[in-house]
Amino acid sequence: MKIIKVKDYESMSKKAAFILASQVNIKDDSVLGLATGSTPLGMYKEIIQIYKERLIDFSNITTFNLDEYYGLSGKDHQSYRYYMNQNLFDHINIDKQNTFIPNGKTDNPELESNNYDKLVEEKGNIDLQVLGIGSNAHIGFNEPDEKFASGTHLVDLNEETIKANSRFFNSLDEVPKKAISMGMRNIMRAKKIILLASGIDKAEAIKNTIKGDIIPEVPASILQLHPDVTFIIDEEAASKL
Ligand SMILES: O=P(O)(O)OC[C@H]1O[C@](O)(CO)[C@@H](O)[C@@H]1O
Repeated sequence: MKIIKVKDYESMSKKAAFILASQVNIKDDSVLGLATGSTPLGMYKEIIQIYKERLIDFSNITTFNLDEYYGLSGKDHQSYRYYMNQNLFDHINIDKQNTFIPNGKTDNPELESNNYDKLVEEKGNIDLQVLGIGSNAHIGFNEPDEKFASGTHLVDLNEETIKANSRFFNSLDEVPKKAISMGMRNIMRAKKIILLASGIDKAEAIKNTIKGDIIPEVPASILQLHPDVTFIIDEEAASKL
């Protein structure tokens, strides 16, 4: 486990963008695992900037996102498909056919999940996985539970997550209560993982993830078992280490 402590959100975003850009440069047909939420927004802005300076080419890149709200279509402004298009894909030369996000509108979440897992495998698994972390230490939407979920699956979001994510919606009632999320198998099979965390709200989760036991009640703690994981965390997120 490698820990890169940086000053603030901006330095975290720059560092993460640099690692992602290097991955794309080194292997131009990389498979990237991408995250949503507020944490990676700065990184995506930096990536777009690097792209504009013509330093990276996404034409052969494939991406898989971690999760999508169940019940939202990609056209919904709160969906993660919409988020990815707005914040990254519409600004770079990626072929959208090669960008994958679970279909939140499926009427068969199990089939959708199985197909998603198969597709990740068909593409040779993820080269670089980018993760954020919830204040309850969830990664993707893998909530604290009695066991680690393996494959992509339909998740009941817990109250803390629904409350935290309500800041993106008009009201608490509008926040979807379920999501389709990659499980730990795809995440742990990624060749390299970077986890980004910024702010005091993440300090406890970071401490438990890095220093605590490997338990499903702290989903991100499973990363202790990964051979190539780098935490890029700012001073506040690192304050309890
Ligand atoms: O980055 P945020 O907005 O704090 O969210 C934390 C995590 O929760 C999610 O929004 C749910 O998957 C992730 O995308 C993110 O990593």
